[in-house]
Amino acid sequence: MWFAVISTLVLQSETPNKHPFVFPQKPISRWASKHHPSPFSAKPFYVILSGNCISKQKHCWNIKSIMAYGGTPSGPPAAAGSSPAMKQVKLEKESELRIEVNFNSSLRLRLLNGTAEIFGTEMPPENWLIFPPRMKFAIFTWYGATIEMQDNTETDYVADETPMISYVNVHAVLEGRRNRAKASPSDSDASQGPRVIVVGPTDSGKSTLSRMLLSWAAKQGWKPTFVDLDIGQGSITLPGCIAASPIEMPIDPVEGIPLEMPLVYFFGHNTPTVNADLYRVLVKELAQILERQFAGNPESRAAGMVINTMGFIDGLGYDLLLHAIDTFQATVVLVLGQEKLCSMLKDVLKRKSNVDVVKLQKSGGVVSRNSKFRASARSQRIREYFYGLSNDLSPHSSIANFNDLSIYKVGGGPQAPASALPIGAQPVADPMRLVPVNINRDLLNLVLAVSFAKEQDQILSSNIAGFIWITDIDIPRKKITYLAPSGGELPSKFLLMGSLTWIET
Ligand SMILES: Nc1ncnc2c1ncn2[C@@H]1O[C@H](COP(=O)(O)OP(=O)(O)OP(=O)(O)O)[C@@H](O)[C@H]1O
Repeated sequence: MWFAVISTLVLQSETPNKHPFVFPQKPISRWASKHHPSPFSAKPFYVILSGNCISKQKHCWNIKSIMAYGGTPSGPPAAAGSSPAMKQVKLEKESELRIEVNFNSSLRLRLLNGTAEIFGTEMPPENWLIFPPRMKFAIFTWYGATIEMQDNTETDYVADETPMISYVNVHAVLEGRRNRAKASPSDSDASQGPRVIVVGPTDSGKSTLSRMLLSWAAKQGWKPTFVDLDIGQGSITLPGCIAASPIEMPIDPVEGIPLEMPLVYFFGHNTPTVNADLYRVLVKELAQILERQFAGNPESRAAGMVINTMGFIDGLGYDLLLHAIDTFQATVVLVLGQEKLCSMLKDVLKRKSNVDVVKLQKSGGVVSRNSKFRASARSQRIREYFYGLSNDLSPHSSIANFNDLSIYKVGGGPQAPASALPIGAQPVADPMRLVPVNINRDLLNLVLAVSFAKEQDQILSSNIAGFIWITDIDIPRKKITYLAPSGGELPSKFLLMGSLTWIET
């Protein structure tokens, strides 16, 4: 079903994915093979999952992902060298254990007794879970639990004041709306489930709340669509992109959003200020494709969507928020931890009777991440794309002639020569102009998006198939060397360039 849903998404976009260029290759390879297979050999996610699940319950984790960092389902992972001491932490009901994993080593823990969840996804009982270095998360329990864990975290503490009850109440309201939508005639407006947009400043817990709402909905059998408009970090794929993906299973806290073929548009920068017009155009394009997808799929229409946004909320950031609310026709705006933003949105949206603006408390557990941390998280995300979360993928290095590739960037250059403009008018850069890029050494280390476009005039409105990373430019021989997730010909010769770079460390 996953496969079917995602295929519909892709097929309804302008340029369908028919080429064996795996995007993103990560989940397919991790679960199916150590190498990058063609999409035709990829199994639908749920088939693989049910084969490895500890039970067939919707909420359980994929055992392979549990073992991604070397754990075993039945006992503590074998220690390499000296192993840190273990400790047990007892959690009272409605409390949470907040953890920041050590910067240099992973953390192993398990649920010894009781029940607990990580950002909306239930923990499997007794299985050892392995969390990568630097991960920040919380284990919350509604009824009480005991956690056994290594005593080597950067920080861990128990908090009994959390906003989880208000969050789960929001989920209950959304659940009611989904049920009403499902019961309504499929050609009526009432058949559209909630369209939730989560807004707030940086580090207010937007991504985390989005995950919880999605995981709780998936646990109850819905397949909501996750839309990520945050180009800063990239929850679905690389930073610099906006993307959407249906969510059928509660989200694995370590592996992240389960993906086969998300719908992804490349903006190319981690801040919208570089080209706000392009950002708006891509948001609109994504919304239109989803609209078509909902029209043909009553199930995902009733489940609705959860939209995560950027933490940029002033000036241009605020305009872009309003644009996203409008473009996706959001019906619920959840404002995290900002009184001012909430009252501004309430004021401006009061004329729309079908939009609820709800202020929610920011969790005290949300960790602030400075720009250095964010930059290194972006870099880590790119590494994961090519090599996998635990180095389990095998990207391919390929060489192409300069002539085989057409690289473009969007924006820049004069719109028209001054002589063609009215007297006194200044030539301005056209933000939507497609500019061919000359291949030279400046392209070294850039991450380029591979467009699905077949013709040049489709590039601006096309979603992307994946990414390549430029590792060498040989000017005398006119050859370009790049790393791609899979071997073979690229799905299109049209490549998009932004300011996304990566240096392998
Ligand atoms: N209750 C919690 N306990 C521990 N860590 C948490 C908790 N809630 C969120 N975090 C962590 O805090 C960090 C910031 O949270 P999150 O990414 O949800 O914020 P955001 O508002 O989406 O950030 P951005 O500024 O990127 O938009 C993340 O690493 C997340 O895992």
